[in-house]
Amino acid sequence: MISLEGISKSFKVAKRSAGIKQAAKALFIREHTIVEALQNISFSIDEGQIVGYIGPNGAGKSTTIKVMSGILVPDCGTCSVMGYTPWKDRVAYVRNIGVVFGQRSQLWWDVPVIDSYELLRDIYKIPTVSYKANLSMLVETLGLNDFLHVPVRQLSLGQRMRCEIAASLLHSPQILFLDEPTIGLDAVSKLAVRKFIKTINKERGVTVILTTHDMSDIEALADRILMIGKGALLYDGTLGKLRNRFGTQRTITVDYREYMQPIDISGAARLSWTPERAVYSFDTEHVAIAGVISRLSEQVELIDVAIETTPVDELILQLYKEHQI
Ligand SMILES: Nc1ncnc2c1ncn2[C@@H]1O[C@H](COP(=O)(O)OP(=O)(O)OP(=O)(O)O)[C@@H](O)[C@H]1O
Repeated sequence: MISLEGISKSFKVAKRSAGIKQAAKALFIREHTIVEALQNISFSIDEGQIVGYIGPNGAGKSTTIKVMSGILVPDCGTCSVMGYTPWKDRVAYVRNIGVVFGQRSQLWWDVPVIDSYELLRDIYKIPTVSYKANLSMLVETLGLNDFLHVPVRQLSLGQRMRCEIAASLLHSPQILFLDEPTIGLDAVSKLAVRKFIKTINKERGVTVILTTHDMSDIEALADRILMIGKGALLYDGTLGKLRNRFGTQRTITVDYREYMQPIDISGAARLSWTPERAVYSFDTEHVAIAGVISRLSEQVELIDVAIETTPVDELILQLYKEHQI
């Protein structure tokens, strides 16, 4: 359904030096640097998948979404989405996709939400029957009833985000690109948005590509993870595969009677420390759990011990470290 082959995209950025003298010089001589936002990115995505597209800040996630949604033209490579080249057949193409940029609004700021929806209905030429059916489903499942008649600028972030997601789906797209859809949302709104994404994927077969820094989004939603770093694709697989790869990793949290010195345990990394609690991570292939506990109990009076498999955030961090990004 989606296929990218050798996509690269660079940006020419004007160099700006500090100081008035340098600013004056820059009026006459422009110096530039080239930012390689994407380098030779290739992947394909099947219909009906939910793919988590992750990577640290500046990795190239939004740039990829912009290429796939036809907003940006890459320097080289091919991209085919449902048989379209996104930046070439834009008008026909956008009828098939929905896009939400968490940091930017696609709704008209000063008018009530419902007026924006009516405008989108005209822009996409959505037939009345399907517009009405979609609107009532979206209002119901995203709980929009109370703010349909409120201007967008008066909505909270969570309310606006739900309205944005509804706006992106009014024309029944088969693919949904979500760029940080849960950014800044409280726990309740996050859960509502996640549940909704899952529902439209299961019930309508919508293919979802989701960028996020929230690993619990990934854990809750993604069938597959694509990880990008410094513009290059570094990991493609399931969360399960990632867990297996770091399957022998454990995190141990210990509570003890006040002890003023951090304790070092050979082979274990201390993740945090206070006089009453410390957290370590270690690999059971190299350090036995019993050894860690006995080393700690030699030094402190233990009150509680919790051992967990490594959380997703930590797994992802390990991948980032492995690739030095
Ligand atoms: N319009 C632009 N002009 C110049 N540089 C850009 C532009 N858009 C993106 N970049 C650069 O390209 C790189 C990738 O940016 P991109 O926004 O794709 O990253 P990202 O992975 O989405 O990051 P984040 O998680 O911070 O949103 C960055 O170095 C960024 O500064």
